[in-house]
Amino acid sequence: MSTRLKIAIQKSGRLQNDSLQILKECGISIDNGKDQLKAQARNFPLEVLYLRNSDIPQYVQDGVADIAIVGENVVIEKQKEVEILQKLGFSKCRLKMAIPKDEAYTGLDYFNGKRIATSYPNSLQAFLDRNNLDSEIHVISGSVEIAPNIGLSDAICDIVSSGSTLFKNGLKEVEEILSSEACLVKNVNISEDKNALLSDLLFRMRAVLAAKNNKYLLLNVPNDNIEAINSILPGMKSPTVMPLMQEGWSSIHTVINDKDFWEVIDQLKANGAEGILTIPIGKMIL
Ligand SMILES: Nc1ncnc2c1ncn2[C@@H]1O[C@H](COP(=O)(O)OP(=O)(O)OP(=O)(O)O)[C@@H](O)[C@H]1O
Ligand SMILES: O=P(O)(O)OC[C@H]1O[C@H](OP(=O)(O)OP(=O)(O)O)[C@H](O)[C@@H]1O
Ligand SMILES: [Mg+2]
Repeated sequence: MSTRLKIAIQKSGRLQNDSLQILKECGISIDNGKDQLKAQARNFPLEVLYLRNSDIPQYVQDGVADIAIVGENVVIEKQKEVEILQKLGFSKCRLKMAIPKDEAYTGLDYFNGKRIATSYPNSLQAFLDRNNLDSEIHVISGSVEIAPNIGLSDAICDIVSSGSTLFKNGLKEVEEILSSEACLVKNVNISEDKNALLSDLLFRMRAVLAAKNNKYLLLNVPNDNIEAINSILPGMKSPTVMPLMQEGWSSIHTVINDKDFWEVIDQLKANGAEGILTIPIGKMIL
């Protein structure tokens, strides 16, 4: 039988949709029958295993799956031997320490002798050790934010994204332990055949991710200002310059990183740029 790469993705939860979406954007279609725990890709030698996010690092370490899409926070927490290949830009969150909002926070010493509820005992213990703190860890598997309200703990250590769960439970964040996003991980000993398939998949993923962070930019400029505008634009290489019907004007086409766009827009306008458009990019190969 020809080699297939086995990828684990979350069975259900916050990572699942975006994980399937990025595979789709890589041109891979998966038969996703309801309640199926294993599926084949139709047009890539890939087998998809649907697993619990928190079990994935173990399965990748053991080689049950060759690669996986998993929360970075879980990779750090589980302390398994897996290699992070690529951050994927979704499911961004932070692991935070939080305390009741009316308590005066006195700095890290605050946690000495306190009871802290968490689903991330290893990450919390590492944070306490780093800061020479001695606290009592209470491990609970969910609804951590309720712990101080029911007298189970004095503080919590949990995932925060918008902060609304903390707010609703009368808590405030006081320290950050780590930040996380979904990432692609691999088993450290996969075969050469599988590594070749993985390189192909990674190439596609990076093209998809680069495209998400960039836009195709078009603008009209007076010919006298082409040089000045070229020096402002942080494009891929040299931009394309094409004459307009209107005498003395050209159209410049280039690619710009989303985060740079608003920083250069005033300079572009000050140099006479008009008709500025940005267009989403499907795939981008650098
Ligand atoms: N509120 C949030 N906003 C953004 N990302 C989050 C949030 N909560 C969790 N995440 C990220 O998404 C991942 C999956 O979270 P989710 O709650 O779906 O699964 P889980 O609790 O780890 O459970 P399971 O092991 O059952 O799959 C987390 O590991 C974290 O990386
Ligand atoms: O800052 P926010 O945007 O409010 O998000 C934070 C909440 O999201 C996660 O829980 P989730 O909803 O995944 O529930 P779970 O505990 O059942 O996994 C996390 O454990 C927090 O409770
Ligand atoms: Mg959750």
